[in-house]
Amino acid sequence: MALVAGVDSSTQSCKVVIRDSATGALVRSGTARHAEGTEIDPEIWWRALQEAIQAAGGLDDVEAVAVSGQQHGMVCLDEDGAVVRPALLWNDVRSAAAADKMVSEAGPDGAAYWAEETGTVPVASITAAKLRWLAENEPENAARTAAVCLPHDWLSWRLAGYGPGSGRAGLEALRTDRSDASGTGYWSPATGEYLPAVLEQTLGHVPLLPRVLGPLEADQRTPSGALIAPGTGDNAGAALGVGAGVGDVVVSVGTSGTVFAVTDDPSADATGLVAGFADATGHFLPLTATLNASRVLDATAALLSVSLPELTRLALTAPAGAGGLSLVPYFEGERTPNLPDATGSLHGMTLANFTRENLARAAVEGIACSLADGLQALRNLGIEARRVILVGGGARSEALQHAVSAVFGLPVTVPSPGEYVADGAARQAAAVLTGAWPKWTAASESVVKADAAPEVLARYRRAAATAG
Ligand SMILES: Nc1ncnc2c1ncn2[C@@H]1O[C@H](COP(=O)(O)OP(=O)(O)O)[C@@H](O)[C@H]1O
Ligand SMILES: O=C(CO)[C@@H](O)[C@H](O)COP(=O)(O)O
Repeated sequence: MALVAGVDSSTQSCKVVIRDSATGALVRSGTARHAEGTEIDPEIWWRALQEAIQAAGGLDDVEAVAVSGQQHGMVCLDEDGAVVRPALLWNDVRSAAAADKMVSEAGPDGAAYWAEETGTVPVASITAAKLRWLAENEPENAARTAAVCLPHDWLSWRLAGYGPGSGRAGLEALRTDRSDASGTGYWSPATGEYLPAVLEQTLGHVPLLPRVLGPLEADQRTPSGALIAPGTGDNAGAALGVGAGVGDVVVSVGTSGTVFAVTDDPSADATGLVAGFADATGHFLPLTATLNASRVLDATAALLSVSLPELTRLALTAPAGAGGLSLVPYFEGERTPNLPDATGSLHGMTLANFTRENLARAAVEGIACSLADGLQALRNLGIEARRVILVGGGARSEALQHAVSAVFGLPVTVPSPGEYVADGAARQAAAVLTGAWPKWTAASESVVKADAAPEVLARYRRAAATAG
């Protein structure tokens, strides 16, 4: 039995799954937490990966490994391969003004320019905006930056034995894949080429960049001999994990709330709502992402002094619409819509409806409504959802499952609880090993069909329109 490993190095934690490359059967797994924050020393990811690998029984009997990671993180390396400064993560908004300048510098049609050139209109999350921030605020660090890569690139590079203490700077050994490169703002999904002019405009010079591997390409191994697959951005990993195809829309509720589809052609949304990413198989992954998803559940559960399952139970005892309460969940500012300085707000409070149950329900419905706006943005590009698949840690909540179905007005397919990003990475590792995408047995799933509640979304949109 040939074993493969899949890694999900996400915002909150690192998950490792070891699977049978032929059948996909789960053999072992392990997890480890990451530190909080939107600016992280990558060594924290490396230590968590080592801990999760150890918890999963190690990689010595594994023949291939792939790493999926949180997208966009800015990892700057000096000429010796050392990290120049802590990585700025996808959800760090200090680069919002830099992103705005990049758009305005492109002229009156700046948004359309960036959408056509890179697939995405820059916002704070995009790596290029973080590089611009670095050049403007930490010029010495920008000057020391000899190479730039992403979280999954850097972890794959470390797995190959490069980095601190290895005695090998190894910058030329950095590798990435199309899906994660497409989130940088300096690589074009349409042409498959890096855009040096963007790096000159942002970082101020063109650093060494990871070679973009093809979907089944691998040219490095771990010290124990396991092939290292290209890896993916985490959403492309989730698409692999659930076997998403054209016509499927995946909704992921983790730290980020994402709504994405698999398409045959690249997208270029000048409104900036949809990021025109690439997927991990050679196709494309138009995607909307919010800053406020599962952590809204965490915050509400903490406020009510209940566990997450208890929060779900409270929310399920309230009626759809939470008695008229609407929570606009812009707790950390918001990316989609691009309101980095916005804050959250609660609307429609009365003495009658201000209950624990309605507040729990309003939190769940607020997340679902923000995701419904993401689905609408995809629809505005002509992308229809024949099937909606709900994943991420938040998908464990039956209340959220029902709210997504009610607010979307669609049935929602919910795979059995699992780590679908790591599963997708494992599937890529198996594909690299055999040269073909394996047909693994799909996880069991349920389909949730709630009564449509368009009035909940309409009321939410009226409330969200007042957010500044
Ligand atoms: N039973 C549950 N009900 C609701 N949410 C849950 C439950 N279990 C975990 N979560 C949510 O899952 C989130 C972590 O999901 P995950 O997809 O691992 O995040 P990320 O990929 O961003 O690291 C937590 O913030 C938590 O709110
Ligand atoms: O920025 C995006 C997608 O553009 C996020 O989806 C990040 O990739 C973080 O993912 P999670 O940690 O929330 O899974």
